[in-house]
Amino acid sequence: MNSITSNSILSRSLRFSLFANTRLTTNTKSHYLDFSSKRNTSTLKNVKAPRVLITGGLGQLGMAFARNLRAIYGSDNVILSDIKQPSDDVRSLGPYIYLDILNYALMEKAVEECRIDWVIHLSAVLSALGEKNPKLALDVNINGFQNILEVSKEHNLRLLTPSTMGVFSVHSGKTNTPDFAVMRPDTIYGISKIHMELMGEYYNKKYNLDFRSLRYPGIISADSQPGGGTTDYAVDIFHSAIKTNSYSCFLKKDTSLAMMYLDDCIEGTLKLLTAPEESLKQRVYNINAITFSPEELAQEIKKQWSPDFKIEYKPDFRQHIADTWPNSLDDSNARRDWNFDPKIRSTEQLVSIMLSKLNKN
Ligand SMILES: NC(=O)c1ccc[n+]([C@@H]2O[C@H](COP(=O)([O-])OP(=O)(O)OC[C@H]3O[C@@H](n4cnc5c(N)ncnc54)[C@H](O)[C@@H]3O)[C@@H](O)[C@H]2O)c1
Ligand SMILES: C[C@@H](O)[C@H](N)C(=O)O
Repeated sequence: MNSITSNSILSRSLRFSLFANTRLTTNTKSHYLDFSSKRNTSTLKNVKAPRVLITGGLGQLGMAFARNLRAIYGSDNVILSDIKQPSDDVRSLGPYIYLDILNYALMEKAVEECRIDWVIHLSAVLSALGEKNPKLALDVNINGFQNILEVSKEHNLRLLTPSTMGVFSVHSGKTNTPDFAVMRPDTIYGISKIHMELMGEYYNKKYNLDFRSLRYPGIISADSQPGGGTTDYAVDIFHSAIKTNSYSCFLKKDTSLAMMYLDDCIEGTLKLLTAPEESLKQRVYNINAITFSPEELAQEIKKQWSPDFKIEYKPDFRQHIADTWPNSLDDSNARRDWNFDPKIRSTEQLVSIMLSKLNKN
C-alpha cells in the first residue's frame, strides 16, 4: 500500500523559484500570465498557475509528481490520470480522471475540459514487462505517445515525457555515457523510447512544440512500488530486507547500474519542466546520481540494517537487459542548462534514507 502524504519534498524556497520560473512561450494560452517580465514578487500571488495533466499517474512516480506539483500550483491545477482505479486516499488529494492514452478522442476531451496547459506523460510499459508483452509495449509506448504528441501540438501544450537509460546499448559506452551516444537498444522499451525522443524533437523543430525529456536511471522510492523494470530489484530488496532479512536477486552480484533516489528525480524533472525556453540547448537530457551493483547495495544494507541480511543471486531474463545498460550517465549538459543537482549521491546515503522512510511506515 503506498503511503500517500500530501507533503512536498521540495523546499519552500525551491517551490517558490519553480513557480516564479514558470514562464511561457508567447504562443501559449493565456490561462496565466508570463513571469518572464520583470514582475516583482507581489504580483506572483494573484497570477493563475498552469494546469497540469499527469498521465500514467498511478505508477511508481506519478503520486510524487502530483504531490509536489500540487504544492507549487495548487491541488485543483494538477489532474492525475491513469487506467487504474485510484484509492480513496488518492482521490482525496486532488482531481483524478480515467484516461486511456490509446483513446485519442478521450485524451483530447480531457485536455479541453480540464483546460490543460502542460502534460507530464508517464504512461508506459517498462523494460521487463515490455519483453514479456512486446505488442502491449509497442501500443502504449508508441501509439499512446503519438496520441499525446498530436494532442499537445493541436493544443499548444508543454509536453514533458521521461526517457530512460534503456535507450543506450553495449555500443553506447558503459561509463559516463554522453547525451549523444550511439543508441542501438535491443529491447522494445529502449526502441520505443528512442522513437519518443526523436518524434518529440521532430515536433519541436517542425511545429515548435514545447517538448522536453530527460533520461532517468533506475529510480528508487520508498512509498511506491516499481512497475516492471529491470532496476526494480533496488526497490524490492529494501522491502524484503525489512520483511525477511533476506533477498533473492534477479541480477548478478556485479551488475553495476546507474540509479537515483526518487526525490532527486522529481526535483530534477520539475527544474526541466519550468526551465525558461531560452535556457534549453537540447530537448533531451541525461540525468545521473549514483552507481552501484546488487552486491554493493547488499553490503550497505548489512552495515545499516542487519549483518545477518542474506542475499542470493538468481539471474533471469532481465540480466541480458541490464548488461546492455550504462553504469553511469554524463549529465553535464543538464547541470549547465537547468542546474540539475542531485542530493543523494552515494549508496550509503540511499540506504540510510530508504531504511529511515520504510521503518516509519
Ligand atoms: N521508474 C523508473 O525507474 C524509471 C526510469 C526511467 C524512466 N522511467 C519512465 O518514467 C515514466 C513513469 O515510470 P513509472 O516507473 O511510474 O512507470 P510504472 O510502470 O510504474 O507506471 C506506468 C503507468 O502507466 C499506466 N498505463 C499503462 N497503460 C496505459 C494506458 N493505455 N493509458 C494510460 N496509462 C497507462 C499504468 O497503469 C501505470 O500506472 C515512464 O515513462 C518510464 O518509462 C521510469
Ligand atoms: C531504468 C528504467 O527505465 C526502469 N526502471 C526499467 O528498469 O525499465
